[in-house]
Amino acid sequence: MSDSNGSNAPPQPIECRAWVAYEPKKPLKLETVIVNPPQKGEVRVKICYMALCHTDAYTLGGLDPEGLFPSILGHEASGIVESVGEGVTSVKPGDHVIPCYQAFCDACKFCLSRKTNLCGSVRQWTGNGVMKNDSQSRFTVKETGKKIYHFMGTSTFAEYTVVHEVSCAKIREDADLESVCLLGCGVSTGLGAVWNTAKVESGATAAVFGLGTVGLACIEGLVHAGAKRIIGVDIDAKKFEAGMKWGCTECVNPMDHEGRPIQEVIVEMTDGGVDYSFECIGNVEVMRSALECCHKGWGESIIIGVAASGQMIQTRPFQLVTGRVWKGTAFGGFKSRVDVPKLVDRYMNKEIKLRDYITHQMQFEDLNKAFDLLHEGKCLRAVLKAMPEK
Ligand SMILES: NC(=O)C1=CN([C@@H]2O[C@H](COP(=O)(O)OP(=O)(O)OC[C@H]3O[C@@H](n4cnc5c(N)ncnc54)[C@H](OP(=O)(O)O)[C@@H]3O)[C@@H](O)[C@H]2O)C=CC1
Ligand SMILES: N[C@@H](CCC(=O)N[C@@H](CSC=O)C(=O)NCC(=O)O)C(=O)O
Ligand SMILES: [Zn+2]
Ligand SMILES: [Zn+2]
Repeated sequence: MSDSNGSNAPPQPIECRAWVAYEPKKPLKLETVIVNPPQKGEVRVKICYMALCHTDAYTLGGLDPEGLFPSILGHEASGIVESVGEGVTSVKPGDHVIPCYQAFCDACKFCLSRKTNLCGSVRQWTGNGVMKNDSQSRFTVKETGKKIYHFMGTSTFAEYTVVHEVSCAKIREDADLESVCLLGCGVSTGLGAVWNTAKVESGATAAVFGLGTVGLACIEGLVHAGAKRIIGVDIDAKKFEAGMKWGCTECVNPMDHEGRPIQEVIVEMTDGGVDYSFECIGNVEVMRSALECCHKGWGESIIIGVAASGQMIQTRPFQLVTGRVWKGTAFGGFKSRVDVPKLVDRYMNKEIKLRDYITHQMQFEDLNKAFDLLHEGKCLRAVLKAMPEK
C-alpha cells in the first residue's frame, strides 16, 4: 500500500467534496464526504475532470431499475491515482487513469471470450452500489454519517473516488486529462458500436438515430470505416449542423414527413434500407424504426440507447425472419483496460477527435447547471474541472 507522496504508511480517510443524489428527480447536493482508503484490489483516484453522460441523467431521473439512492453518480472522467490497496499491481500512485464502468479482469469467462467485453468479476457489487472486498461503500457524508452508494463502479462526481483495480485503465501521461475523460463512456461507445459491434465495412450505408455525443461518435466511426452514405436522424433540426460537420451525407427529421414512419422514408431513400443503423437515444419506438429501416436480408441494427425501466422493444418477428439483425452494445464492445489506452493513443495521433465534443467547460460547482443544459438539449458534453492535476 502506498500513496501519491510515496509514503508506505497506510492511506488514511480523505475529506473532500462530492455531489450526492439523495432522491430521483431532485438536484444533486454538494456535500463534504469521507472517502475511506482503498482496500484489497482497490484504487483511490483523484478526479481531475468529469463529464456528464445522458445515462447519469437517466438514473437521476428514476428510470434505472438498478438506480440506488443516495449515491454519487458519474462515470465519464479522468484522474490520477492517489493511493492503492493491497495487491494492486497494474497502477500506482501518480498514474493517470480513466475509471471504466465496464471492468476488465482478464480472467473471467467473459474476459477470456473474444465475443464480449462484459466482465463478470465485479458487476454484481457495482450493481449493488458497493465494493467487492467487504460489500460496503467507501463514502460517508461527514455531517450526518450517512453511507452513500457507489454508481456503476465509478462514482466520478466527487473529488476522490474508489474503484476496483479491474475498472481502472492506466493511460499515458502526456494526454490532456480534460479531453480524454470522454473516453470513459460516450465517445468510446459510439466508435466501438461501429468498429466492434457492427464491424461496418467500407462502402456501407448507415442511419444514426439521435445526434448527441454517442450518435456523433458513431458518425465519426462510420467515416473512419469508409461508409459511403450516413443518414443522421433527429427530431431537433438544430442538431443537423453537428451531424453534417461530423460526416453525415444527409439528415432527416421524423417530424417532417406528415406522420409517415421514418423507417418507410429511409427505406425509400435507400432503395430498400440501410446496411446498418444505430439507436443512440434510448427510445423503444425509435429502436423499432432503427431495425425496420434496415435492408432486408442483411441489415443490422445496433441498440446503444438505454431505455427506461419497464420499457420493451417490439417488431414483427418477420422483420428478423427476413434477415434483419438486432444487436446491442455496452461500451462499444471495448475491453476497457486494454482498449482505452489504445484509444488515448489514437487521440494523441490525431486519428480521433475529442475536443469537438466538449461544448461546455465548467467548474465542479456547476454540476446541476450541466444537468439543466443536458435536459434542454443544449450541450454535447459538459466537462467539469474537479481537482488540480498538481
Ligand atoms: N450502451 C452504452 O454503452 C451506452 C449507452 N448510452 C445511452 O446512449 C443514449 C445517448 O446518449 P447521449 O449521446 O449522451 O445522449 P444525448 O441526449 O446527448 O443524445 C440523444 C439525442 O437524441 C435526440 N432525440 C431524442 N428523442 C429523439 C427521437 N424520438 N428521434 C430522434 N432523435 C431524438 C436528442 O434530442 P433532444 O436533446 O432534443 O432530446 C439528442 O440530440 C442514452 O440513452 C444513453 O443513456 C450512453 C453511453 C453508453
Ligand atoms: N442499469 C440499467 C441499464 C444501464 C445500462 O444499460 N448501462 C449501459 C451503459 S450506459 C452508459 O452510459 C451498460 O453498459 N450496461 C451493461 C452493464 O453491465 O451495466 C438496467 O438495469 O437496465
Ligand atoms: Zn455513459
Ligand atoms: Zn472479467
